[in-house]
Amino acid sequence: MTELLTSAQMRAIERAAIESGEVTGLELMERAGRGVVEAIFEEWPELAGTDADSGAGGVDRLAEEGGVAPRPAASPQDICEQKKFRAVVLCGPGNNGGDGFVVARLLKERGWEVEVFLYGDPEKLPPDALENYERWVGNRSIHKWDDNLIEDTLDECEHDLVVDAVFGTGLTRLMPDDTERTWHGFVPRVFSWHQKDRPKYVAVDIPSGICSDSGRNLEGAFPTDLTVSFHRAKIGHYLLPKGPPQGGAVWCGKVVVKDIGLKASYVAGAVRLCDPTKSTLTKFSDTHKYSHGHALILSGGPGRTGAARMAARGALRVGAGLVTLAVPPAAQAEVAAQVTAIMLRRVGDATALAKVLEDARFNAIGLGPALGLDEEAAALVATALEAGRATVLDADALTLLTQDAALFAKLHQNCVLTPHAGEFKRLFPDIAAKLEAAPLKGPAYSKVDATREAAKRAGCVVLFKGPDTVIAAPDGRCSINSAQYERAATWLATAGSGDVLTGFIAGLLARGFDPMQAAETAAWLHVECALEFGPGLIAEDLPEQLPNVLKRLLSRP
Ligand SMILES: NC(=O)C1=CN([C@@H]2O[C@H](COP(=O)(O)OP(=O)(O)OC[C@H]3O[C@@H](n4cnc5c(N)ncnc54)[C@H](OP(=O)(O)O)[C@@H]3O)[C@@H](O)[C@H]2O)[C@@H](O)CC1
Ligand SMILES: [K+]
Repeated sequence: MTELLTSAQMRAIERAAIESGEVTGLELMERAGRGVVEAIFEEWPELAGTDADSGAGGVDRLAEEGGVAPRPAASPQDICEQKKFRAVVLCGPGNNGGDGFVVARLLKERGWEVEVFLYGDPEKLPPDALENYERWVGNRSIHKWDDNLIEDTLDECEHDLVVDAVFGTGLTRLMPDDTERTWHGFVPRVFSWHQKDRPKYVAVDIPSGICSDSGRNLEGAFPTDLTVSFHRAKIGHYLLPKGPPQGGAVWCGKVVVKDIGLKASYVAGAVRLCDPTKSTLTKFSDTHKYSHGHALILSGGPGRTGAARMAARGALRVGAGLVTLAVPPAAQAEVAAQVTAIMLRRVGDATALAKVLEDARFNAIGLGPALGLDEEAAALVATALEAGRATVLDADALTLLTQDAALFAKLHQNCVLTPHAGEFKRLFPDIAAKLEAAPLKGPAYSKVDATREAAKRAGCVVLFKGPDTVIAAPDGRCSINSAQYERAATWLATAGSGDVLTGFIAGLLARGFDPMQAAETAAWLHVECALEFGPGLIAEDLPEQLPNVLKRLLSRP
């Protein structure tokens, strides 16, 4: 799994590398700037135009054709008259701004016309940023931050690129008012996604205004087309701030991580991006080492059995050896008519469930989908928890936990809770309130913080759903299963999709996966199945994608 870092972890890695003497801060900054330029040309090869390679941009060609003769830029208006690649680079008061000066210089060296705006005092720039500022101003102009001039420049010229190097991992407070006004001025332009010839927006490290630890918007961020980060992606690239930008876009557009030569060393306590490891996947093909187990899925009463049937199908497809549906007697005929490979047991009440669970071969339980919210359902949840088996609780089971503190207290370390945002809020109202409060400073309280806190309180794994699903264990292990960027699968938000996820987790628990690993692997496979099917997906389709998904994964080198 890929590590996602916080700003403090990234700073520590950078500091260690510099202190060991293997690299200087200035070298890292140069590599960062170079990485941004590389990523821009990889993303939009048309911007790397061959004319620009000569260092002359498109201007010499135009001069030959009787066009405008090349001349040094004096003002935005002058620049507008020349036909060549144009960029505006917005630099901030820290090292993110330093990266911006490097980008500006490298583009200029390729023949681009580049206008640089600096937010802050040059004298207060940190040393490496100051060095790059001086290299830039040596023979080129720089503008002091001025909202009106920036807006005029963008309005009057046809720019190819806007580089946002104002704030990176060092954003510690809300965006200042004087940058915010300009930012908000950009937003309507950025939202015109289909506007012809709109400049490309590129964020250095992270869009300014987004907190790199939480993904939360410290006011004023605008969505970019491409975000270029360094060494490792940051948590903030993968957590969705409240109120995503218009059109379902994500703030970072696309995230590219450039290697800047820092050693890849394990960071204790780092959040990871879900992607099953080879050893996890081996468990799917190893038929000897791991028992395939027997999952018990509890069904609701007549007319409410579909959710459990889908969960059971998911458990079976993900590889539980056996799956049994525990069905209230009144729903038995309904269920029997619709399942084949799945077995049935009549379970009329909690006493009957306790009796079934005397059989130790039932090693995993899934319950909650359409279970009901009455006393009988609560008694079933209590009995299931008292059995101490690996248990996944979803939907109605989560609501029942919110209504009864004694029931909540029965949760144990082999449980997995799978709340969506509404259920999370009911289960952990105080934690949800912290997450919903408008952030006033960075690093802001994040969905990662909230899920870790919830897991600690519940004493079990919590999987907090969303396109940025966060999974945490009470010991602090934490991962994000992203359904964004190249894994965006908006069609996964379909009725019954959560029931299938419950089944996947129950099936993996039956196979002997530990609760954290079961939750991570199931969430990841769930998105893979949605991607495999594509738009038009209904929940029943999800388990049927698993054979193809697993075949593809197991043949991965
Ligand atoms: N780590 C690495 O390995 C590498 C890091 N690199 C680059 O460095 C970046 C991190 O640089 P950074 O630490 O200097 O922070 P950055 O984001 O530039 O901002 C700090 C400045 O902003 C100020 N400030 C903050 N909030 C503010 C607000 N709301 N309103 C106004 N001001 C505010 C803050 O002021 P202060 O809080 O100190 O008063 C300080 O002056 C990182 O994102 C990456 O691009 C690469 O070069 C290569 C290797
Ligand atoms: K930035």
